[in-house]
Amino acid sequence: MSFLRTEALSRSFGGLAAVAGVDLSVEPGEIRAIIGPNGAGKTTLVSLISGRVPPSSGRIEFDGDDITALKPWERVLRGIVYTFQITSIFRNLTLAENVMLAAQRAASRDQPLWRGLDDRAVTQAVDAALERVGLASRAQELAGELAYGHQRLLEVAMGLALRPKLLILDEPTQGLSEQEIADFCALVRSIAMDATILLIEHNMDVVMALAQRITVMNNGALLAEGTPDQIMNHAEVQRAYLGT
Ligand SMILES: Nc1ncnc2c1ncn2[C@@H]1O[C@H](COP(=O)(O)OP(=O)(O)OP(=O)(O)O)[C@@H](O)[C@H]1O
Repeated sequence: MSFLRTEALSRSFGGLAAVAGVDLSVEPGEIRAIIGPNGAGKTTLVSLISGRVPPSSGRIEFDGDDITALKPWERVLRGIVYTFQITSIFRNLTLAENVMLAAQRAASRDQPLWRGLDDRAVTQAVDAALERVGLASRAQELAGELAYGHQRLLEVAMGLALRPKLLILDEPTQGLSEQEIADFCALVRSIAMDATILLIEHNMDVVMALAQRITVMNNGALLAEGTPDQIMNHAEVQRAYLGT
């Protein structure tokens, strides 16, 4: 049984089928990349999985349960964390305060993630999350002062504070330098030691370096799926996506 499974998952906006009949299966611990041209439906698909967008039809199973009807925050408590869910970075708060708030907002729903932790332990958990994304030394700076790419890393730290089982990263390397991208790849590998990762990414070097399997979307549907090698050599993918 798969860790995450969608069955005939669909979402239309008006007459447009943004996601159409998607059957996706992801195994625990996998790093799965989702690629495809602009408008292919990638963000809509992960928004359906996180609960941010309700489906028009279809079903989602996570960790053995049908979660199709669950609210986004109920999915967070089950361990599904989409970094865009917490995009609301507060620019006038410090990095540390942002991470703490992300955890508190999820926790305030009746099942505190950090119940039983004293202030010192919470501070340590916040520091650890910032440390993992390389922002620990800037914990006391205001989030608004970060460059765009670093704000994306702060979002990842906020996601890590929620203790994800499935972490959904939507174009996380946008705005990062080459060195920062290399560090980010190392971070994703370390996160994958105890979580499953869905990665929407346009940077093919990052996709090829990280993904064990790649799912290719086009026009709301799955066009292909396979290992990086299989996808690179897939004729239809080359036509639709790589433009060759
Ligand atoms: N809330 C919405 N209302 C109307 N149309 C939408 C909405 N969200 C997405 N769409 C449309 O659905 C289609 C798929 O969009 P989506 O953002 O999922 O694609 P994507 O593969 O993530 O694209 P990109 O790589 O550009 O982010 C697009 O045609 C988009 O315009």
